[in-house]
Amino acid sequence: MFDPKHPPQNLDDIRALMAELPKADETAREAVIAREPHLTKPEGSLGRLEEISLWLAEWQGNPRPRASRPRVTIFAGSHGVCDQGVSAFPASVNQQMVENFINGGAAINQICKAVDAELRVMEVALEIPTNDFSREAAMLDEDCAEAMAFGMSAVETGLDVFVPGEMGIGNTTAAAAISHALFGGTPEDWTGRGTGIDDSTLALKTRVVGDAVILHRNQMRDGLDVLRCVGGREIAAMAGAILAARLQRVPVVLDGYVSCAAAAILHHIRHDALDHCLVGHLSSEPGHRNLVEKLGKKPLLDFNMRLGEGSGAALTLPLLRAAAACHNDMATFETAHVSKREED
Ligand SMILES: O=C(O)c1ccc[n+]([C@@H]2O[C@H](COP(=O)([O-])O)[C@@H](O)[C@H]2O)c1
Ligand SMILES: Cc1cc2nc[nH]c2cc1C
Repeated sequence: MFDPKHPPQNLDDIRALMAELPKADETAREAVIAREPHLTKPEGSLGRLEEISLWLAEWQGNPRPRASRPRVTIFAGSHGVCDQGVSAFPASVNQQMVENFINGGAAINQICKAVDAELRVMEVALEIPTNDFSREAAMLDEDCAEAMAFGMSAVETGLDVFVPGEMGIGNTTAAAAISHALFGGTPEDWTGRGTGIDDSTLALKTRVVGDAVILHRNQMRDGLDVLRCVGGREIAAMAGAILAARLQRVPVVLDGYVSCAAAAILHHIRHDALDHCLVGHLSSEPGHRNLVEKLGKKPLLDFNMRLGEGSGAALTLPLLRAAAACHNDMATFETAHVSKREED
């Protein structure tokens, strides 16, 4: 059993937690399926809104789905692999953007205000970059577990929805290395321009991703080894938060490439580990399309965004609210005296 007072100390503790994941609540699921045909609309006419209300209800364990208390948490971390020159921006932007989040000046601040979501920022040892994974493992086992445990503390029972967001210059290199290590293919399949690198930097970044996966291949036996070797602390924190959400029955909306790479770690260990997650949007970082396909997910929005910060996922929160409101509050054919369809 997960006890927030006794956080995991090492990656084997996380492996043990993953052996006992709660399943969707059958009673809530059946109640939603039973109510849906009575609502004053042709069956199926609300399309994916119907999937969303069912998904919220079955993970919340409540026949009346809710999305009124969503939380977005941005995890910020620093990456040693930036020493290889893989990003268009300097690593100093991490701390500057954290201040911007706190002062309310970033895109995610405006989106959270617009969609009425709580926003939190958590620095994951931001002042200490991880090791450069082109040379050695990014983290030690206990460091990686500590970052995951920190991420787990971001989620508590009773939240309606959780959105893990991130800020970490260099983290699309980590996301590409994680994806390549987990799903194979070529480094080119997974490496993109991130914040906007030029052609020669893209060639270098692709080489860094390919070489890192070769360097660590004998150490990477499961997803958590991949996270430790080529991940980063904010990615570990997101993976921890996604796991904690599952253990506490909080539905999760995933964001772009980096958020989905964190989720992919869990998926690789158990294919059902992301059943409580939706993918909010399709990032324009090209590897994201491959990744969501491997996760068996269909993003809700395709808005050509590649910001991170949880921004694409946060934009979907009004859709979740609309789905819950329709399911909970629509009149039924019986109460509204609307005629049902003719019998076939
Ligand atoms: O989420 C995405 O799909 C995404 C795609 C490209 C860039 N980002 C953001 O940009 C930063 C990483 O880009 P880079 O080029 O420094 O690896 C990091 O702070 C991410 O939040 C995020
Ligand atoms: C300015 C800036 C803002 C970001 N937000 C998420 N990643 C980012 C990367 C940069 C460079």
